[in-house]
Amino acid sequence: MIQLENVTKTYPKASRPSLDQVSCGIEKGEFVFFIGPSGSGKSTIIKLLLHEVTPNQGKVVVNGREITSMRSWKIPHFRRSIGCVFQDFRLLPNRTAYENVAFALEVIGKTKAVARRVVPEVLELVGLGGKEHRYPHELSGGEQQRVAVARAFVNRPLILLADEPTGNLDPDTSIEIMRLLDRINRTGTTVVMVTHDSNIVNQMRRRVVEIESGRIVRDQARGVYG
Ligand SMILES: Nc1ncnc2c1ncn2[C@@H]1O[C@H](COP(=O)(O)OP(=O)(O)OP(=O)(O)O)[C@@H](O)[C@H]1O
Repeated sequence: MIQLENVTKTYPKASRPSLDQVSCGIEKGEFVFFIGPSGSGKSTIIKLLLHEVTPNQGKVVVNGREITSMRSWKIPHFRRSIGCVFQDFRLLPNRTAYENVAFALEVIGKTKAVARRVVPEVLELVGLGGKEHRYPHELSGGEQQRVAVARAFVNRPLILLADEPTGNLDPDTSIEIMRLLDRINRTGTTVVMVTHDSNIVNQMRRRVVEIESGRIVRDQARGVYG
């Protein structure tokens, strides 16, 4: 599903690579945590998988496609197969929960009739039934992240990327968000999550890939934070 082969990424003006000859394969349906100190290169991996940055060397394969050489006009279509969740939720502030989720369908050309059927279903799934018409500022942080998860999942992506999705949430709310990601993973969606949250990693016992200074230093099935 995802393959990094000898990937090196050095940002312009940087004195050393942010990722240094990284190789890692992720199978369909896996749940993988990327952990490591601040600045070790975790978010750069997410950016590579989204084709937001390109590597200086190596290959990045996502959904069976080598994306490093992908033409720029193909990138928006490629990204539709990937759902994303971030620490800061990134909701549209002047749109309701319903509209935020429906927007993800609109941009891929789905009709309003489809949205009327699918959006309430997915909001129910994330536990927000009855709060469809609230604006982000009328929702708690955990609820806003649920909207973001619903938006990421509404197109049933093959891959869900989550960059510190619990970074702004308290421990109990974080566990609720993890339950959701776990449910999504159990539908067959591959989940790749960057986190600093040791409790979550230790509770979930999924594959753990640890990065230090741009290199993989540990890759452990049913791992712990360490
Ligand atoms: N656009 C950029 N230009 C130059 N250097 C960058 C850029 N983005 C990231 N870096 C550098 O690359 C390294 C890895 O950054 P990255 O954001 O991948 O780390 P991270 O492990 O996600 O960190 P954190 O846990 O703090 O979010 C850091 O040294 C950072 O300063």
